[in-house]
Amino acid sequence: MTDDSQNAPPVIAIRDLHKSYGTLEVLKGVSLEARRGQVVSLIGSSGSGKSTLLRCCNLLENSQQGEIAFNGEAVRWKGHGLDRHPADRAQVTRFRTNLSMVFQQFNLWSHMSVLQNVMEAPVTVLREPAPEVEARARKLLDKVGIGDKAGAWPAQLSGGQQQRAAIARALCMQPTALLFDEPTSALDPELQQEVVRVIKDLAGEHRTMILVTHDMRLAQDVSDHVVFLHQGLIAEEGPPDQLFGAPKTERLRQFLSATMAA
Ligand SMILES: Nc1ncnc2c1ncn2[C@@H]1O[C@H](COP(=O)(O)OP(=O)(O)OP(=O)(O)O)[C@@H](O)[C@H]1O
Repeated sequence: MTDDSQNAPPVIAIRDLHKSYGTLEVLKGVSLEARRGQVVSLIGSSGSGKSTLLRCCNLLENSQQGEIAFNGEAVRWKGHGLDRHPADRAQVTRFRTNLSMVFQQFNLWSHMSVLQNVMEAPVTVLREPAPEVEARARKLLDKVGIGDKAGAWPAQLSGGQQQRAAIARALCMQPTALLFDEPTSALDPELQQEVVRVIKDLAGEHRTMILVTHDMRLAQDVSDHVVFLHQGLIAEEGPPDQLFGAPKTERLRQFLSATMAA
């Protein structure tokens, strides 16, 4: 982080967020911030609400209470409780294009080449000129190590290559921040490392990222701040050295010993 970024509003700021699916209360008042250049990791047991929280950041999920702001701009809501929705479609599009998401299952479009996948949203959503986007897309495919796969179909790629294509696709939107939802969980261990390397490179470039992961080593290596969620609440948070080296709560100690032993 630079000194400037300390004074700027956080890229993402969430205050006291509540989210339920029907009667199931998944987030029970969570606050979270990611400043420019910061890597924030969300860890916790299965079902603790990590993916839901991430998806609330770019408004892929609705929430019933609490505030969400991007670069100081608060979401404008209409309705209350279960009827609450963002009021302004243009604002939702702005949030989504600036907070690009990489999913566990890659989600590449199977009927498009790898290059077309990477180019699609900047051309159709941002309406940028195709030649400019193509040049950027090719550079990004080189950057993630699959420049030679531009003309291939997604089905011709390994899982690790598909996930790297999905990262190039997210980067091609030139987002303010990247949101990763368990980016290595669907991959065999030997393919996970090629994706981990790309994520580490991005962290080294001081990109703003929020990362949901079950990979504690990755969280430890790349994060500036780690948030441990337990049953929809933040049970502990802090710098990785503290969270992994000197956990304060019994909950986190138990979680880490169970995860590390697995
Ligand atoms: N669309 C949905 N409809 C109903 N319940 C949902 C939905 N999405 C998630 N849930 C429930 O919300 C809870 C939190 O899910 P979430 O995926 O956020 O947890 P998580 O911490 O990311 O878990 P994991 O590590 O297994 O991905 C779980 O009980 C899950 O079953």
